[in-house]
Amino acid sequence: MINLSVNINKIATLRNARGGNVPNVENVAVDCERFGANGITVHPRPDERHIRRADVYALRPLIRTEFNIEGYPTADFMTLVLQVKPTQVTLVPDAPDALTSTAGWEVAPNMEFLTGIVTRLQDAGIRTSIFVSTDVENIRQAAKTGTDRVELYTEPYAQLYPTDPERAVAPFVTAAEAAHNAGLGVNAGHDLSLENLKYFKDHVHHLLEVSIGHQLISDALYLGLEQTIKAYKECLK
Ligand SMILES: CC(=O)[C@@H](O)[C@H](O)COP(=O)(O)O
Ligand SMILES: NCC(=O)COP(=O)(O)O
Repeated sequence: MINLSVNINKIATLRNARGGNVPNVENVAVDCERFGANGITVHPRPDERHIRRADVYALRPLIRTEFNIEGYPTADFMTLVLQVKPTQVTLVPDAPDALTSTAGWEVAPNMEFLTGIVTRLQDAGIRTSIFVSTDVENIRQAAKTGTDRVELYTEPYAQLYPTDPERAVAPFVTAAEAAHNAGLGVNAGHDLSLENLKYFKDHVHHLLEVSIGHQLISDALYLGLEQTIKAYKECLK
C-alpha cells in the first residue's frame, strides 16, 4: 500500500488570511484521517505564513495516523520536532524566505551536517527522510547519512507530464530503484495531482508514501474534502 499523507499547509494559509480560526486546521486534519488519509504533513516555515509552531503542538495529540513534519533543520526546527516527536521528519533545504520548495539537497557537501541531524532524530525515535532530486549518485550519498528514506522532488515530473509522460517519469523510475537498492525507503511529493498521480504510481516502484497538498486542497474546492481524498486514494490502488 502507498500511504497518502495530506499536506494541510494551505488550510492554514486560508485561516491566516482573516486572523481567526476558520477553517480550523486541527479539525481538518482529523477529518482528513476520517476520510481515509494515511498521514498528515505540515511544513512550518520560519515566517509562519501558513502552519505555525503552535499548530504543530496542537496537532500532535490529535493525529492517529502518521505525522510528517517537513522543514530546514534550524536549531528552532530541531527543538520543535524533538519535542513533538512526529512519525517522520522530512529534511528540506529551503531558504527561510522560499516561496515553496524548489530543489532537493546536494548531499555530499552537506554530509556531516545531514548525518548529525539524521542521527539526532533517529536517536529520538523519529523516522527521517531527505528531500532529493532524481540524481542517482546524490541518492547514494543520502544513504550514507543513515537516513531511513528519501523523498523524491516531483515538480519536474509534474511539469513535463502533460506533454511527455514517458520522459517525465523515466528519471523517477531510475531514482526509486537506486534508492531501494541503497536500502532507502522511497517517498515522493510536490505538485502531484489527480491528473498525474496514477501514472506516477503505475511506473515508479517501491513507493511508500506520497505527500500532497496544493493540488489536493484546490481539488477539494470543487469535489469536497472527502471525495477528493477518496479520489487520490483511488489513484494509488
Ligand atoms: C517539501 C515539499 O515538497 C513542499 O512541497 C512543501 O511541503 C510545500 O510547502 P508549501 O506549502 O509552503 O509550498
Ligand atoms: N512533500 C510535498 C508536500 O508535502 C506537498 O507538496 P504540494 O502537493 O503542496 O506541492
